[in-house]
Amino acid sequence: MTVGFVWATDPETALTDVQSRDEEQERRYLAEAVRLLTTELERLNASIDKSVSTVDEHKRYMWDNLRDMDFAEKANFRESVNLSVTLGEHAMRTRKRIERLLESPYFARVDFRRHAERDAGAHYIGVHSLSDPESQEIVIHDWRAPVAGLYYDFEAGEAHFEAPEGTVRGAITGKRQYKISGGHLEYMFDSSLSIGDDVLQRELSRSADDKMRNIVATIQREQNAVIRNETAQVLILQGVAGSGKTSIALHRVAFLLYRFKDTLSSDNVMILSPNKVFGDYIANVLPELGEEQIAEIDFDKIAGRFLAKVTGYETFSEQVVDLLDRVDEAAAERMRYKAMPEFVTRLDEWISSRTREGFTPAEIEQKRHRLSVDWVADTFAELRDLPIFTRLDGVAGRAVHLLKQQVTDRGAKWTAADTGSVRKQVRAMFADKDAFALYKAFYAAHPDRRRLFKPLGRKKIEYADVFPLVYTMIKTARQESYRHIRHLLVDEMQDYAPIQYAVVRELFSCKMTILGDRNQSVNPFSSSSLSTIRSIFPEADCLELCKSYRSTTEITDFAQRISRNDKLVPIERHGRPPQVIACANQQDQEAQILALVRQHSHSDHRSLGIICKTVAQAKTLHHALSQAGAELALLDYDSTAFAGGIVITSAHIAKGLEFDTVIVPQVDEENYANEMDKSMLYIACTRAMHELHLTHTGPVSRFLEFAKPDGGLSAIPRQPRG
Ligand SMILES: Nc1ncnc2c1ncn2[C@@H]1O[C@H](COP(=O)(O)OP(=O)(O)OP(=O)(O)O)[C@@H](O)[C@H]1O
Repeated sequence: MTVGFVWATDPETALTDVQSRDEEQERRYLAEAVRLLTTELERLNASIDKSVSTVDEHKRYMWDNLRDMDFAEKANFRESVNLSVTLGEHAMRTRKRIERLLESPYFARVDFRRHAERDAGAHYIGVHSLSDPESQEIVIHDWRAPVAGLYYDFEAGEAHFEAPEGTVRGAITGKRQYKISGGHLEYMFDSSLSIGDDVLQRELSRSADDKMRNIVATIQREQNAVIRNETAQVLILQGVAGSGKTSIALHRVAFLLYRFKDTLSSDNVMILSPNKVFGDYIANVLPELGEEQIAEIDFDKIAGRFLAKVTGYETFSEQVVDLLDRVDEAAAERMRYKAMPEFVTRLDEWISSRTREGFTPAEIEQKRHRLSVDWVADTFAELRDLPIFTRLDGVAGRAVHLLKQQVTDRGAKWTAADTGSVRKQVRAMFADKDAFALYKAFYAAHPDRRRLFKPLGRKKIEYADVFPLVYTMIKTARQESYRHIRHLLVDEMQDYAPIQYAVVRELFSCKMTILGDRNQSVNPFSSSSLSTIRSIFPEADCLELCKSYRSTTEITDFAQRISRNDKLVPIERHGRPPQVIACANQQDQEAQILALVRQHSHSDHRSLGIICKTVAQAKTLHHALSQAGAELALLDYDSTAFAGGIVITSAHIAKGLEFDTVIVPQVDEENYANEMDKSMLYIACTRAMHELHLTHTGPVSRFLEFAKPDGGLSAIPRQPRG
């Protein structure tokens, strides 16, 4: 609970003497912090100017004297230019941090009295740290510093934190939160309990941005436990929609980069993200926290790396589009089969047995020189630790070496064609010519499996076969892995089948943070439950976030009635109840949507998402609304950036994003009829922060029965048009 007064912005309220003194002290502290920051900024500016002029002078000198300089002199000069550039870059990075601190030097303070000490010390907490260069005292603590953990983890009273020298115990005597903008103190609160609801409420009621923002000032205790978990090799985070999973995962990266700065850099961290739009949306969080952006990868990219030269393949989004269009029972069976955890075991067993039994040694002969069957068998046995195709190449390599020697000893020539021929002979000793053939044989060899492999035309495989084939390639030939990656974030874990995790495990032998929400799966046939993912990572720590922060209580309640999760706890923040608007026909529906768009343009809200079930529906509606004069951006599978303002897209693409207002068109019975449609509807509705509107022409979807006038929600008035 917040003690509750806004000192800095409420001139009407008379302050007590203590409050006035306190406020005066706070203003002085802020003024001193700003003075130190300004001095530091000036010093950095001077240092950057100096680096630039040093580089210029060196370059000019080198240019003028190039002819007279010897090699060593040139190398010396280049080295000193590089050094000046590095120093300059470092100063520029630091300058960015200082500029950020000048805007808002800190957001909180925690007063902590160590046991055996009489007085409490005030610790100010900001996005970065700042020390007084003269006294060496810490003026602002980085939010990731051990002492800052007190602010997130404890209420007033007994508390402790882990310092390098061991556990420090004591008592928190006060906690205060600040809002400082442009170096000016806007308001401050004293909060005796966890992080004050008032500040959180203010943060949550703000308008959505076109970029995800940092939440350092209001991280909640259960979220902090995820961020500061240092020990988990694999951390699985299951969280309801809007619980902050993605935000928390990014703050966790920032924390780990700070905590392990000597051994971990942003180059060692990667995010496996669902799509490029999402990547663009989250791109600002780490730079806002003073860290470099991390590299991104998605499963389509991994598939491309392996399959580009092997076969065409269906992408994940193509599969989703196809499934939304129609569900073919045979295709569903193929997907289900390949999404079972046991499928990985069966494929593994197949690869091992084929490796054991598929090789028949034979004599190698080239230019009338021979290597015996026994030599081949022995060499093959010797190389048993290698994956099969690398092993065959190993046998061929040794054979080429020996035969070439014999041939050239006799004065004859050994050509590239000879090498090719030997390789071909060795490859022919194995039952399958490559990984693709070996994978296809997995089905062909068993009558009851045959129907489970069905290519999409001559040179294209189904999405369900993409990662089984990639896995087969990894297990049968040595591959480059992402060895430099030391921490991998996996978002939307529910959308990946066990075979994809098997691929991830092979490619990334590093720590992982895996996050997702079972209710937001976009493929009912091959999504993974938490227990499946746990069985793949038995060593994982599993944490759960149940509080939903994004949407008003009304919107969360509404979404809960579409897809219930009993563990979900909505945040207490109120707004307009969602409305389901019945329209006479398609034309009327478009007119209603246009009216809502107009209403939005005149409101305080910034972003509006019109979220259709499919991209095709989004395109058609985009065309109709644009013709009617609305200005909106279409986000489809080719989009790479998230534009703010008014956006029209599909539920699949909108995953992970959020909007002030959401309109979900065509919530008819016909359009939202099966389990997959239900997921899409749930995803679409949970993107809304402040307002949610749904429109339909025919009978309303069965998933919205509750919203009918007699279904529990009160009758919903139609929007006035215009
Ligand atoms: N502690 C917090 N303080 C302020 N805002 C928060 C906090 N936790 C979450 N939020 C806000 O809640 C919203 C949802 O966060 P985020 O997108 O990270 O959740 P998510 O669990 O990944 O959502 P989803 O799975 O539905 O896409 C964001 O606007 C985020 O800023």
